[in-house]
Amino acid sequence: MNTGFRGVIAVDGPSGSGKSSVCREVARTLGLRYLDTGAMYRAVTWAALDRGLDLTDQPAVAALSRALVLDVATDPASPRIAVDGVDVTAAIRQTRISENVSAIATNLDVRSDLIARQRALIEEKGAGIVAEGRDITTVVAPDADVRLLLTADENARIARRARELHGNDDAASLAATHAQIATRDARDSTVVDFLVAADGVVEIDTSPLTFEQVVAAVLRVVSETAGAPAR
Ligand SMILES: Nc1ncnc2c1ncn2[C@@H]1O[C@H](COP(=O)(O)OP(=O)(O)O)[C@@H](O)[C@H]1O
Ligand SMILES: Nc1ccn([C@H]2C[C@H](O)[C@@H](COP(=O)(O)OP(=O)(O)O)O2)c(=O)n1
Repeated sequence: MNTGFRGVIAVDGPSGSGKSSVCREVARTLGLRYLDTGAMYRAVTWAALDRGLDLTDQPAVAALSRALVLDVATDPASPRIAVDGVDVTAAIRQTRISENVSAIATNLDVRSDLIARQRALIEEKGAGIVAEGRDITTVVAPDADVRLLLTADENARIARRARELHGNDDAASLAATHAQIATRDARDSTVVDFLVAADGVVEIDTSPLTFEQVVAAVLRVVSETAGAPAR
């Protein structure tokens, strides 16, 4: 479906709420670009580890971030990210990155560098965009045409992530995933609030919904607030 909607859709939410998968599908459906801002924090983490930096050395990590050439491809059919010419799309999903990314995401100088880059990507001319992360509705693009917070109760989020990472949600997989997600969300939420909807942000609790139902709910909100027809 290609509706004429060419605006900005901003989506936030905690890990496992469904942001990446839902936003890609919404972008594909509406013929918009797709920006995964979490991938940018992961890419800086990859580069800092690659260079052997001490991740707690905030000035050194921020200087590295500012010096990096980040190429972010926003086609929802194949979102990619490269750091200084090296495609790290797959590498940034490794556990070692997930375990270390909060050290980068809580570095306020890295945040201001990446926020500026994200604003530039969102404002690029052409098709509109679906941008997702933790602070898109509040900091990066508070003037977005559509602003959404995807939530889900912790058990649902952990079970989804366990199925994605381990292929099942048995007790061992749930325990391993719980440790990773809860620690990361707790650390990340010290610098941005992605658990409570800011004024004017529409919250969708995805816990009882299938993936398809969440996509339909998002398209409905887009239609109601920005005039694009729901499917
Ligand atoms: N409503 C849903 N019900 C069940 N699984 C879902 C739902 N939405 C997304 N998923 C799956 O849950 C996992 C986490 O979703 P993802 O989009 O990566 O979340 P986030 O980007 O918020 O961390 C993925 O494997 C995704 O396919
Ligand atoms: N706009 C954003 C996007 C992500 N982050 C942080 C939060 C996460 O720990 C990392 C990685 O984000 P990502 O969306 O890939 O995380 P998930 O594994 O999908 O939960 O970056 C952020 O602080 N601000």
